[in-house]
Amino acid sequence: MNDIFIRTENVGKVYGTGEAATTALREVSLEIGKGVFACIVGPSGHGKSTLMHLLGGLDRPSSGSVWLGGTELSGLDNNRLAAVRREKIGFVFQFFNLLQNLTARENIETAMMLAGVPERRQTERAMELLALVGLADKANNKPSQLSGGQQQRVAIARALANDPDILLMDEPTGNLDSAAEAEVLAILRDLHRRGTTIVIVTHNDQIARAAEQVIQVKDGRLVS
Ligand SMILES: Nc1ncnc2c1ncn2[C@@H]1O[C@H](COP(=O)(O)OP(=O)(O)OP(=O)(O)O)[C@@H](O)[C@H]1O
Repeated sequence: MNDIFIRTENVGKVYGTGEAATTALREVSLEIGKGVFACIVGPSGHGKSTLMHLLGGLDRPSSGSVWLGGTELSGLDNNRLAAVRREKIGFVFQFFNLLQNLTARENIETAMMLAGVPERRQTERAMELLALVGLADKANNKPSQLSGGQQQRVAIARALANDPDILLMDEPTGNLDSAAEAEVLAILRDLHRRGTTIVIVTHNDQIARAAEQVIQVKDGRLVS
């Protein structure tokens, strides 16, 4: 058994109050080991993204606790929570969210600047990350000069800019065709081999089959 890296205990999330309240998660307790490739699956609207947001400290639970590498996130104020996100977590979303006026390399360097990577290291490290996702030759292309799959690979390289302990992804192939999906899956397998902890929300069967741990969410609860 791997060391536990992520742990939730009886996590619940309610959005809104009174008649408008929506319960998105109920009593979710789970553990994800260090270096594990895990995926979160389940029907649309049943709480997958909510769970990912709580694991990554993008939002706070209404009840229960989330631990990341021994730190209980709910015990942190907003500044410290932001520091955990900046230093320990890489995020990838469905719609890439690259800065359109910057090149692939500059997008990654910008993330490094925010993460406090020394300026003299940024370009070299950005090029290493672009090489890791197979795009060293596209470093000077802007997002509009890249395919969807290539843009998502840049987004993955950017998510690695802070050398994160964990990579959290929400439907990273949701906007890609099957060839681009395969490119992204190949990179995930490679990152997993290198020991990165990966948690990915996906509707994609191929990715779910590649994962070691499948977390199934239905009606806001874990299905065992
Ligand atoms: N910010 C919010 N405010 C109010 N309700 C929300 C908010 N975010 C999510 N919800 C509700 O919480 C429930 C779970 O949503 P969530 O996005 O976690 O589902 P999901 O399983 O990721 O869905 P999908 O597969 O469609 O992305 C849904 O009923 C949704 O409408």
